[in-house]
Amino acid sequence: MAETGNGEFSFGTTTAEEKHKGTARNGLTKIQTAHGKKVATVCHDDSTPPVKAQTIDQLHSLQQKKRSAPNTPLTAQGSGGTFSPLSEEQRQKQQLQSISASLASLTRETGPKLVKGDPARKAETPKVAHGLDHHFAPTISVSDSSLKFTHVLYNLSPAELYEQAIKYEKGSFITSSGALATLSGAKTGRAPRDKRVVKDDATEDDLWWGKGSPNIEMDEHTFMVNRERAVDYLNSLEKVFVNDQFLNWDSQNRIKVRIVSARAYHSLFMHNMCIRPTPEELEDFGTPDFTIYNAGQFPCNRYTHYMTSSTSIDINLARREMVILGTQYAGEMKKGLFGVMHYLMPKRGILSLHSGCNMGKDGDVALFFGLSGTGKTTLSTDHNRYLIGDDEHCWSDAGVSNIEGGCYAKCIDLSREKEPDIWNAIKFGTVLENVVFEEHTREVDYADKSVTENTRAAYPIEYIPNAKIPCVGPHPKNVILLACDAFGVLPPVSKLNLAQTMYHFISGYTALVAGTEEGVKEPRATFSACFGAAFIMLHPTKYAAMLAEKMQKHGATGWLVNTGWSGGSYGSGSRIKLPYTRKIIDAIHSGSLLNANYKKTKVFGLEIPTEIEGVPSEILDPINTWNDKKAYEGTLLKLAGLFKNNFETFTNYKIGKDSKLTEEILAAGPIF
Ligand SMILES: Nc1ncnc2c1ncn2[C@@H]1O[C@H](COP(=O)(O)OP(=O)(O)O)[C@@H](O)[C@H]1O
Ligand SMILES: C=C(OP(=O)(O)O)C(=O)O
Ligand SMILES: [Ca+2]
Ligand SMILES: [Mn+2]
Repeated sequence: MAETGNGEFSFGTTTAEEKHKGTARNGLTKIQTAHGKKVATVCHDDSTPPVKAQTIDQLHSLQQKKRSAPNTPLTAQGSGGTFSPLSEEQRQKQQLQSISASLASLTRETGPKLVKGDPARKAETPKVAHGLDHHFAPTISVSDSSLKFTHVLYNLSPAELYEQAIKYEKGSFITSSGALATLSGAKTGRAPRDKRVVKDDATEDDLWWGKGSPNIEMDEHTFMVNRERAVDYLNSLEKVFVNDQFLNWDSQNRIKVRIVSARAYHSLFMHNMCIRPTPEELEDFGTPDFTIYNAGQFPCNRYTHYMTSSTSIDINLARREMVILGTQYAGEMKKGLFGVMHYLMPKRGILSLHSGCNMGKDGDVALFFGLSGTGKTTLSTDHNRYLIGDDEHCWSDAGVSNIEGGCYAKCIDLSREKEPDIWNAIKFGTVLENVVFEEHTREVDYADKSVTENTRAAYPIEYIPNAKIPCVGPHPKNVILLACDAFGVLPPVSKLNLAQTMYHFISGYTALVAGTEEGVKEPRATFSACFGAAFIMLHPTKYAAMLAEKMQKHGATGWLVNTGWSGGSYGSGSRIKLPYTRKIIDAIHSGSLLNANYKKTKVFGLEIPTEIEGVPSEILDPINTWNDKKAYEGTLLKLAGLFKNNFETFTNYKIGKDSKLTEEILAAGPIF
């Protein structure tokens, strides 16, 4: 190449002879330029026009469009509803003030110096909450931490959270279907023994305390010690994630929640699991009704009173706050908030339910109660019905509403054939916890239990194609109680009268197979009042009375469905095939099972149908499926005994206003 006189570059000239032969002087094929045209003066790599940037930095700045300023007028805080449009700058300042208050330590009313945005993006001009800290900063002992900035990553999008996770959180990967694989750390399940609730004058009388209750007490002071520990930890970080979201699709009873966390994994999980605000709703968000401080990477101090391990999940209803120390399992946040709803909603006459919920084309709603692993998520996700939610609902005078904005499905042994809707929901945006994948293709092996058996996928509810948005529905027609009976003696389905429904609801039975150790293990019975003792705050009979009243008023039918063993206990029998359970559920939904012929079982006194379309009739009465009839009788009596023992704690309680119902419920258990 040579420089021409005018400073441009052109290919070297060739002789007429070389031109004719088509070879350059060195013998290589000559590069052909357009004949008859003036030789191009600039070399382009391709035919598209050049970029509109002079530098690489300019080019990169073109890639990302600035978000346009919100155009809805804002109501200034405390302005009594009159519209006073805020500038974008004022809005940002208000937001930072609110977050600053959330992050305030006990010695201050406002928190650390906050900056919005990613600390890695140095070019961003820091938007500091001016003057916030030195107003209230303690005069003595100003620490270094008050001199630093904490970056706030506020309601990031899934794409931004993916980048944060992949850049900064070890164990974050994109799987072949686009989901974000994460590790929850040492804890891969909830820690109910480490849950504490502040006992104060109000909660002392309101809450269920003592034997069988999930509410282990702590005092206000200890809560504040743990809160300070979490807040200090979060403030010591370079950045924190803040999610402002909603709970409850019933707009009259919506709760505003703020989640402050240290990991993109936690922020994306809650983005998926809570209701996502629109940009307009976010502008008016204001002060949250409830705040979670998730400092899960940081342990609690075992010298602190009431602490029995390095994990503590603390709820303070008066302060409307929850503190998480020593566990990164994300389910702790969603179930912690569920506990709060179990306190707040009944106060408003609304029943909170640990249940899945779906609706047929004709508007018939079904609730699916059951403990973990019994099939709430699997059976409420039904291709022929609208999904309202898989786990947490409210039943008010207006009907049912989902508390959440997403689903949390177990993925162990997940198959595309058996559960296509859940399979297809595992895509970009979905958090996949603790799964194992092939290191190169990033194909997930859902059968692999190397990390844990409790592998999970958290996805927004709209990832299920027939989700009902908004997630609300009319009063339930069917109330299905799910039990995974590993003893194999409960019938696949029974029709319950109201007293039986209440008896089984209060009992909250399931029997999963313990652990994954080698060898056949005895099934272990679990009784968890209201199918969710870990989450209820009031005495179980309070919820039971509300359920009875609502079922009676709206004429709902109760059913008991065994999604567990048939043909023997765990070890000799096998789990009832999911397609059969689905046929049973179909017959409940369609109403056809109401018109079946029934017979009554011994001991439990359950009404069982003699025929269901698509289900072998002999399995409907469990005794038929057991080879050893004596063993069946013995196992049946054993389970009946466990039910009886468990119910003794409730025999002194009255359920509802009418003592006739209480007597009927007590008589609705097994008789032997
Ligand atoms: N007959 C059955 N009915 C329901 N679930 C079954 C059945 N057989 C196997 N399963 C499996 O049991 C698990 C039920 O768990 P899940 O639906 O997540 O329960 P929950 O939401 O109540 O915790 C799923 O992994 C599902 O595939
Ligand atoms: C998230 C949970 O719900 P489930 O197992 O009922 O789906 C849980 O119990 O931790
Ligand atoms: Ca659950
Ligand atoms: Mn579930």
